[in-house]
Amino acid sequence: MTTHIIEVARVTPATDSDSVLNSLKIPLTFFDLPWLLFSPVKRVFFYKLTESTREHFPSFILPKLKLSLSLVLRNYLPLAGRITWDPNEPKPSIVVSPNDAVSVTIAQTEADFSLLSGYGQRPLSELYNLLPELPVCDDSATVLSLQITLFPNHGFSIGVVTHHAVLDGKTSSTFIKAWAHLCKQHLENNGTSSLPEILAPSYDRSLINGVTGVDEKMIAMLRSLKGDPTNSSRSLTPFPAKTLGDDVVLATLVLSRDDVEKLRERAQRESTTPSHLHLSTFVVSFAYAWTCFVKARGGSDERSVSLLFVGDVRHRLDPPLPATYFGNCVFPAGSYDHEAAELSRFVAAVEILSGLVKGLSSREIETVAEAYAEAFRFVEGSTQFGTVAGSTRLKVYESDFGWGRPVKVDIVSIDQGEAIAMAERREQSGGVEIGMCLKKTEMDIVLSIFNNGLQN
Ligand SMILES: CC(C)(COP(=O)(O)OP(=O)(O)OC[C@H]1O[C@@H](n2cnc3c(N)ncnc32)[C@H](O)[C@@H]1OP(=O)(O)O)[C@@H](O)C(=O)NCCC(=O)NCCSC(=O)CC(=O)O
Repeated sequence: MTTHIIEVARVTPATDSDSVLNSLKIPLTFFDLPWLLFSPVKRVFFYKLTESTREHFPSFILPKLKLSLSLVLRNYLPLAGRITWDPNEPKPSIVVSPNDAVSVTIAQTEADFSLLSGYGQRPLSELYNLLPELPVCDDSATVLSLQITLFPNHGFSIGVVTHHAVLDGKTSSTFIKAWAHLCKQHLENNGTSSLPEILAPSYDRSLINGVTGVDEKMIAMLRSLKGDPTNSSRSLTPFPAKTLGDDVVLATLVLSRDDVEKLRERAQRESTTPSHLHLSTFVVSFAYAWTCFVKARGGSDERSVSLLFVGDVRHRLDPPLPATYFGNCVFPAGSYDHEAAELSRFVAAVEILSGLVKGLSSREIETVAEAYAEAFRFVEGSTQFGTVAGSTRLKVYESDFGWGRPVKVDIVSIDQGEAIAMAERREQSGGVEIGMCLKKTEMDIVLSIFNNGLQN
């Protein structure tokens, strides 16, 4: 279905009358660096709003969205900038110069709003029409691009594309909620442009900057992944993106609170060490979804399968970082090279994930480079390497710009790996939404195994 681009706007951060300069330079930390060459995170937020007509949208909705974006960028200034790597600096930085702006593509589409914002199988290519490019070249990488797309008389979507070396899931979701908060305030004529503490980012990097020697290891690891024998490249061009066929679909699978409870009971019944298990919603849901996926792929029982997730370690560090710390603060936790036969067993996956979550709090911050290096070592040899994008903690459905909560939020960039997207369930606390992106034939098999398995 055709999507027309109407305008590509540049939204600059609002300036206070007493500060004219909007410039900034923030070096990336060793938590940011592992993501430097990875393809961006792409999310689409869908808002249902029958008043979003061809007239009302440009005259009322869009100006409110742009104004509040400009206001929120004052607090989230790095998002208006780009990553660069000065030849005289040991590592890249986020640089913001006066007049830098966030690019906002405004588009209109006749695509089917209910289909695209639903839970069923949706063509990946149609979701891509709702997402802008994130320009990147050897010496400069844009941090954030947005696209606001009108579905006349149905609603609109906001496509958010972020550079993962600047924002992790917590920072990205807090930014959207902060933008939404200011937009809602303006709609309600509360004209305020100040953010509540939980939505205002903290840029204090003193704790992280005090750890030495890890940056160099991260940079060497990235260069070796890029096959740079001289260990000297400063290129910011990402690893090549996977090209996918027209037969790839994205679907959202749902576990209700009852389903999660049943999975918890099943894990307790089947485990020989039930009292040691960390049976959170995250653990049982990821274990269940991943084992369905491994079963659906079939093949040899001995083929190598791995899984990996990242934990937000803001509150796990000693001393902890503020929950609003801006940047990446995630630590990888993975278990690699298992036989497919083992990782098709729900209880085995639960036991592995449970151990990984429990171990996160005792991981030493200085070992983060080795943890990433170990994960990357197993990517090649694994026939399936399961990762998680998003989280059951980000509360993405709270992003209300004043016209109600989103009817749906999808992470589209899971198409680039065998990632599973996770979010809290929109309709009910305690459940979970799981996004998967696969060829239609394989998706049909996964859905059948997933749904049948819940009947037992
Ligand atoms: C490591 C984890 C995945 C493990 O999750 P778990 O749920 O198993 O473990 P946990 O210790 O956090 O929580 C266990 C139980 O404590 C309670 N609990 C703990 N923290 C809570 C919180 N903040 N809000 C509500 N409940 C909470 C819950 O009852 C939960 O069980 P119950 O859940 O059953 O009620 C998580 O702690 C975590 O760090 N999540 C964030 C990961 C993240 O940021 N990912 C984004 C990656 S970046 C990315 O992907 C890009 C992007 O998103 O843009």
